[in-house]
Order: sequence, then C-alpha cells, then structure tokens
Amino acid sequence: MKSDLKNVTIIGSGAWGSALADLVQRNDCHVQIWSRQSQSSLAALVSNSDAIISAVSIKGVRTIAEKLQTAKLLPHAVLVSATKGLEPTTGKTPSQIWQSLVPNHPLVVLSGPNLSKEIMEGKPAATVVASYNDDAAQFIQNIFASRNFRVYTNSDPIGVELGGTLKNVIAIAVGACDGLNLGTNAKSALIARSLIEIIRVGVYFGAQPETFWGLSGLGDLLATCNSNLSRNYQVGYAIAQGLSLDEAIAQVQGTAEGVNTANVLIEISDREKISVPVSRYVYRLLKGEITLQQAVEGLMERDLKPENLENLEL
Ligand SMILES: NC(=O)c1ccc[n+]([C@@H]2O[C@H](COP(=O)([O-])OP(=O)(O)OC[C@H]3O[C@@H](n4cnc5c(N)ncnc54)[C@H](OP(=O)(O)O)[C@@H]3O)[C@@H](O)[C@H]2O)c1
Ligand SMILES: O=P(O)(O)OC[C@H](O)CO
Repeated sequence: MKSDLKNVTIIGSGAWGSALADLVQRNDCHVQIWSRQSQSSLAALVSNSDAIISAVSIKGVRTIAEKLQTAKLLPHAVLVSATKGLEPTTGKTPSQIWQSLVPNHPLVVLSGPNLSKEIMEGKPAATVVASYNDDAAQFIQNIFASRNFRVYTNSDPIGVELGGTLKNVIAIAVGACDGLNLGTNAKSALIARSLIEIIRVGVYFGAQPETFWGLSGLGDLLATCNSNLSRNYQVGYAIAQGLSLDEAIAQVQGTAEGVNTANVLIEISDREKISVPVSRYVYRLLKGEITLQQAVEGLMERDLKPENLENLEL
C-alpha cells in the first residue's frame, strides 16, 4: 500500500469529524468533509479517496455505510470507523456494521482518550488505530500522526472499539458520582470495577482482554471519567443536580452515546447473562426506575465477594 496517498474524506462535521479533519490537514493531506448538509454527493466525493473516515454518531452509521456500499471506491480505499456506540436494533458495533455492508475494503477502528476540544487546541494526545489488516492500520497511523498526536497500531479492532463505546455508560455513572460529591475513593472504585465489567462484555464480543488495559480501554475510561468536557460525564453530573434525563441531554452540546449504549448493553447482558452491575444501575437510573441515591445504595449493598480478577468472564 502506498504511504504517500493523501486524498481523505471525513464523513460527519460534528465535533469529532471536525477534529479529525484538523489532524489530517496537519499532515498535508487533501481533506474533504461531507455532512448531511453538503450539496455534493457522497458517492462523487469518495470516488477518489484513499481513506474514508466515518465520524458520525451511531444512529447515522448504517445509512452512511449503505451509501458507500453502492458507491464506486478506489480498490485500495481504507475505511476508518471513529464512532463509539452500539446499534439499537442489532446490538452491532460500528465496525461490525461496516464489515457487513462494505466487506471488500480494509477497515480500521480509531479510538482512544480523545476529547475533541483538547485536540482542536493542539494539546498532546494519543490514540489507537486497530485493524486485522496491518498495512491499512499503518497507513492510517501515518495519515493522523503528528508531533501532538501519537498514534499506535493494534490488531484487535473489536476490543479497541468496545473500550471507547462501553466507557460512555461508565462516564455517566462517574459524572453522577462527582455531581453528588461522593469523593475520590468512590470514583476510583467505580472506575476500577467498571473496567472489569467492560472486559466481560468485550470477551463476549471476541475482544482480547488485554486490549482494555491500553489507551482505548483504561486510557479512554480515565479521560472520559475525569473531564467535564465529556458529554456523557455531563449527563451524569446534570442528573445528580436534579435534572431529568431529557433536561440533561438538552443541556449537553452534541451526542452523548452512553444513553443509547446503556439500553443496548443491558439487552445484550440480559440475553447473554453477563454481569454488568454498574452499567445496569446507570440503565435503571436513566429509565427512571430508581433514584440516584438508590443506585448508590444498591451498588454498595451488593453481595460481598472476592475481587476475582482471574476470572473476568463471570
Ligand atoms: N467529540 C469527541 O470528543 C469524540 C471523540 C471520539 C469519538 N467520538 C465519537 O464520534 C461520534 C460523533 O461524535 P461527535 O462528537 O462528532 O458528535 P456531534 O458533534 O453531536 O455530531 C454528530 C455527528 O453525527 C452525524 N449524524 C448524526 N445523526 C446522523 C444520521 N442519522 N445520519 C448521518 N449522520 C448523522 C452528524 O452529522 P452531520 O455532520 O451531517 O450533522 C454529526 O457529524 C460519536 O460516536 C462519538 O462518541 C467523539
Ligand atoms: O464527550 P464524550 O463523552 O462523547 O467523550 C468523548 C470521547 O469519547 C473521549 O475520548
């Protein structure tokens, strides 16, 4: 694969699509951004693209992938999925949707501790580009890497993708924990125990458990749970201030994927009998089944048990 190819199309002009476009531009690539408001046809735009990067929220992924399914792409064109969510109707990850609809192009997942505002400000950050195709991952690594943006390749796309997706539910819990001023001990316990349940779900999806200790797992969990730039954290925090879920969502600028992800995750965990206590309390809180105080009490009053880090599947 040629490493000097530089025609890049970014799909989605939201916060993340704009930040990704900015990163690629720093590397002297020719960048085009497409959004639903664009006058140009997506099919025409991507016909000469070496890399096509999808940064739309989960609700737009299938529609966009269907558009590309019928478009004529360059044979070597690499697809990049930068979405962090789960499809409500199928429970699929974005990369699973892309793989099923556009199977003849290499697919790369991009995910990491990447709050878009900090990246737009040129602050140092790192991310992961993961693919079963090493050449494709390296190609995308070179397109994005710069002195302020360190890019690692990885060969576990589903693990990298799920780290970024599942932490959004946990960020709601941690935002609520901070909103209630429950302290650093509570917050640290919540994050550490949540990583265990994220790994359980990841293993069900076929991810490598060790992927979750990296940038796209623990790294993104820490970023999102420690920053009020995170929309998911903001939702939890706002609920702790007494806002309803609808009010909290309305107050947050942009997409908080964790709300939908909580619904899909609970459907999967119910069906597959995966223990996800923190995510389940978030789900019940968002559904209005319990109060925040009941969620805190419920988590603290669960049966006592060994920490059991050797058997994460249970
Ligand atoms: N912001 C971050 O810091 C960040 C970092 C990493 C990953 N992400 C992930 O990136 C994704 C987008 O986040 P964002 O921050 O850019 O959200 P955002 O600012 O709210 O923008 C949403 C994006 O999704 C597109 N979209 C929404 N519904 C769509 C539909 N039905 N069909 C087609 N496109 C649709 C919008 O398209 P238009 O442009 O056409 O309006 C827009 O580009 C999310 O999965 C998020 O978790 C975000
Ligand atoms: O604003 P959030 O909560 O969607 O988080 C943004 C990114 O996923 C952080 O890596």
